[in-house]
Amino acid sequence: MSEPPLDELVAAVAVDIPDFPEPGVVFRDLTPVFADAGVFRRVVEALAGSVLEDPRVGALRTGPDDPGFDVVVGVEARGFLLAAAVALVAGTGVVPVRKAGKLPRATVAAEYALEYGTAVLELHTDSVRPGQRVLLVDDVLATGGTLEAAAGLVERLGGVVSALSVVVELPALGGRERLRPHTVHALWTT
Ligand SMILES: O=P(O)(O)OC[C@H]1O[C@H](OP(=O)(O)OP(=O)(O)O)[C@H](O)[C@@H]1O
Ligand SMILES: Nc1ncnc2[nH]cnc12
Repeated sequence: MSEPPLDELVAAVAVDIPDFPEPGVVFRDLTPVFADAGVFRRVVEALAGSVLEDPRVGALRTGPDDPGFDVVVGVEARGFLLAAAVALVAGTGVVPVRKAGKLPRATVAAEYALEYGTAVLELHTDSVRPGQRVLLVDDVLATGGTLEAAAGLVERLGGVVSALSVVVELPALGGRERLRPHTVHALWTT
């Protein structure tokens, strides 16, 4: 029997929490998706694989065994759960973008706003080399403030953003438009 489409699987396992972390926000809780071995495996493989269909990434590939990115960058905290697994599947290393004050060496930093607040993200200055191709991974794309800030940090270091991969996109919040010209790959749009 064939397996159900991945977006249906994720939608069935994810949980919506109204008014978290503040009134008016419907929080898409993906922790049950990560906890389910079969769904998590398919999610990780899809995050790594979806970019292979992307013509912009295709133009960056040097051959059939090249995924079109040299490193996966994940955003603290939920992005870490996915980025390390995607990097393992793709055969690359993984680099963390962290919230302020967590990285011990020299960093570049960016303040940003997300659906529910503001924060500062940091990236070690030597963690992305000029010309290095980066796949950015996170769980949720809402306003796009987080991924816009993370992509900006990568580019300040001379990195090339190959694409952005997320599990869930909330299109009403306009993140995809905000992130242009970068390409966003979302496994589930709701
Ligand atoms: O598109 P945006 O409006 O920027 O929102 C998306 C971001 O919000 C969440 O992170 P959060 O800052 O809540 O951190 P966490 O992963 O530590 O829970 C989520 O994991 C994304 O990184
Ligand atoms: N609605 C939402 N659910 C989960 N994570 C989010 N990050 C920003 N908005 C979110």
